[in-house]
Amino acid sequence: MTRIIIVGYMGAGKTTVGKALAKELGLTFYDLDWYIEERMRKTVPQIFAEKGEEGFRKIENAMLHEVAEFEDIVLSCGGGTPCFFDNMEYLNRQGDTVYLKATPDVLYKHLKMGKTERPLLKNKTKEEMYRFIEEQLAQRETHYLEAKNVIDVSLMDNYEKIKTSVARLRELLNI
Ligand SMILES: Nc1ncnc2c1ncn2[C@@H]1O[C@H](COP(=O)(O)OP(=O)(O)O)[C@@H](O)[C@H]1O
Ligand SMILES: O=C(O)C1=C[C@@H](OP(=O)(O)O)[C@@H](O)[C@H](O)C1
Ligand SMILES: [Mg+2]
Repeated sequence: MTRIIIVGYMGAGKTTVGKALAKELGLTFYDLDWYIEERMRKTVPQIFAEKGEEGFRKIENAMLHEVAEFEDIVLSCGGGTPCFFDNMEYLNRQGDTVYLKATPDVLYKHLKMGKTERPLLKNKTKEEMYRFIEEQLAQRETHYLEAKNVIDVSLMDNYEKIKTSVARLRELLNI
């Protein structure tokens, strides 16, 4: 039974790389945010707006316990998932956890070009966004570093970075 679980900060590429990895390995892909949206019939920004971050984290925790029981999957978490309740400890019990690590510069670059709306970054100027990423990453990283494996995607060449990330993941997990 294979269960690969990807964690890391917003913009690290968890959704993008997780999906590509699942495809290559013939595993079912789950993105926790997408799963939440499907189950709740609401978008993540809608849940934040209606229930606040605290409400979102409770829902996220409950949905995580559903999805992380499925077998032969790649699961990409949300950036905050490992930082609330005992989620990271639970994920380490459930499968092969990988921290997709990236520098604030790379995260900022990815987040700037991405189309997904992220409630935590809403209404921020470029400077405020960069500073927020730097500060929150520093606070959150202790949780991410509890993952069993770490891949630094910042060190990779720009050329076909997603493919390279998938190849490195396979090498690391020996799969
Ligand atoms: N390894 C990568 N190389 C190039 N672009 C990437 C890479 N990973 C992510 N991106 C881009 O960065 C943005 C955010 O990626 P996403 O997978 O949504 O991150 P996360 O799920 O970690 O928040 C997307 O536009 C994606 O295309
Ligand atoms: O870092 C966070 O707290 C969040 C990250 C998002 O997922 P991504 O990391 O996939 O953007 C999503 O779960 C929500 O907007 C909150
Ligand atoms: Mg994502």
